[in-house]
Amino acid sequence: MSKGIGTLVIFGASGDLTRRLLLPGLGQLVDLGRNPGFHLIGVGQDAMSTSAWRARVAKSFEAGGATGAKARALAATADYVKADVTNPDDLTRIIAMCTGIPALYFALPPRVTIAACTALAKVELPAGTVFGLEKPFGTDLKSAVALNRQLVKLIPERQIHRVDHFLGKSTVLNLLGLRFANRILEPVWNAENIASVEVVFDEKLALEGRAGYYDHAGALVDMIQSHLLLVMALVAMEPPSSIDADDLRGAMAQALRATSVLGGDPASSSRRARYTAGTIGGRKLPSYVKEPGVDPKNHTETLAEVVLGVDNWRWAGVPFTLRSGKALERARKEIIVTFKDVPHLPVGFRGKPGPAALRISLSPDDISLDLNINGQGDPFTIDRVVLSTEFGSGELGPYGEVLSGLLGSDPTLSVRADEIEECWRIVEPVLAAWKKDAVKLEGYPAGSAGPASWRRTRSSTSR
Ligand SMILES: NC(=O)C1=CN([C@@H]2O[C@H](COP(=O)(O)OP(=O)(O)OC[C@H]3O[C@@H](n4cnc5c(N)ncnc54)[C@H](OP(=O)(O)O)[C@@H]3O)[C@@H](O)[C@H]2O)C=CC1
Ligand SMILES: O=C1O[C@H](COP(=O)(O)O)[C@@H](O)[C@H](O)[C@H]1O
Repeated sequence: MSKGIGTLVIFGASGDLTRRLLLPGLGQLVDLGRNPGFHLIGVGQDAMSTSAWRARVAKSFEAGGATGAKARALAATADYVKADVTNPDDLTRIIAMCTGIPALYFALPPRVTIAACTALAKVELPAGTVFGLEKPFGTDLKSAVALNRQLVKLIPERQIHRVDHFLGKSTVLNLLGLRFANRILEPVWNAENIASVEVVFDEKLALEGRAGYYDHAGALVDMIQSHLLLVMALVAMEPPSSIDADDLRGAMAQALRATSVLGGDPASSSRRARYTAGTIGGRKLPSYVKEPGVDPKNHTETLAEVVLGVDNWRWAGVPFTLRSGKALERARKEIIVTFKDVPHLPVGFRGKPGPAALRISLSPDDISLDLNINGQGDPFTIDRVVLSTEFGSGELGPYGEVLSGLLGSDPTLSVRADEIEECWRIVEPVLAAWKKDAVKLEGYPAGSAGPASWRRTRSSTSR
């Protein structure tokens, strides 16, 4: 942790992100003793007593396995402030409470973050102030560009951490080692040998009371515009000469710049759907439109799929399919690299189990390679064998990892301004096509595998 940072302020203290992911990650980091100690302030719109906030922090720390003395001490000294973060007077009051250099974490819906950054123009920020900004960054390309411009008027770019916790997932980080520390993959990592790439993040989780945020985002903006595009960039990028912040982010940005909707036609290269009433693991769910806080007029999708192309020598013609959805039957979170068939299978072999495929699972953290070999019984029948191993999990969870970068002034895992803008540029044609209803909003029962018409392509790739 940077020496000067004395206070971590979390805007959006009462939110789902803070409780479920951010505080558990912070607790892990603190317990590891990687920082000299700081003060924690939570900020929310509702009144909350100091003791209630401290109990919440302690509970979230425990949920993340952080039960050591350091985490307990941080929870026991945490403070809570009721404030409107879009009000400059409230922000001035919060900054005045900070000891040392503040790190301000915006765990807020994007519209509120934009308003808070506008309000911060009227607030004097101490030198060295650090910002952590959650995805989605802005609400569209125009607002993301405006927010980027606004931020650099407030603090220098290196102090701005656009957070994407998928970059802190150990499997995602392991993609770098897998691709660039093995000579066997790089020679085949191209359109000549690879038929398709899929990045899938299907969840069993549904809305979970997050209508205030999610009903304005939907699956495309919530997951594909940020997390999945960045994972795709790590799969598609050229080998960087180092994994420092400039080289790594530069290589990712270059891959994103080459990416666009396949064939330039968002109507034929995207699909969307929304869950109806159903049951997941015995849990009954109402139809999405009947969830509290949802406005059916928003036409929010809970399952989105986009097929992209990366227009460069390495990837020309290879479809990259990115898909994410909620309330699905099975949590399936993986990257699948499917290789092309062999150009010629020697005559005499029987059976054809399909081309080789590399599967990198984002949860659980493991990797497997589906290969064709001679069958056990009849040696002339081709059979499938799966070589698999688990990735070692990191010392820290994803939020511990990204917070470590933010509090330690290392921007390697923070998303650069141009990367964010590219991600919006890539999805905007799809959002525009959906707004014009050029793509039908299909339905699927919660707890199912998605719309029936989507299943053929799914089962052909699922394990
Ligand atoms: N939840 C998740 O799994 C993840 C969420 N994120 C991102 O985190 C962000 C927040 O999401 P999430 O926590 O789920 O959303 P929630 O709706 O659960 O929380 C939003 C928080 O913002 C607060 N807030 C809203 N307006 C103001 C205001 N004017 N002043 C002060 N506080 C305000 C709310 O307070 P109040 O309730 O009092 O209105 C609430 O604490 C989103 O950008 C999301 O994409 C990122 C990764 C994972
Ligand atoms: O950013 C988000 O991510 C979570 C999924 O991430 P995980 O690490 O918790 O698996 C997703 O549920 C949420 O909708 C989204 O906002």
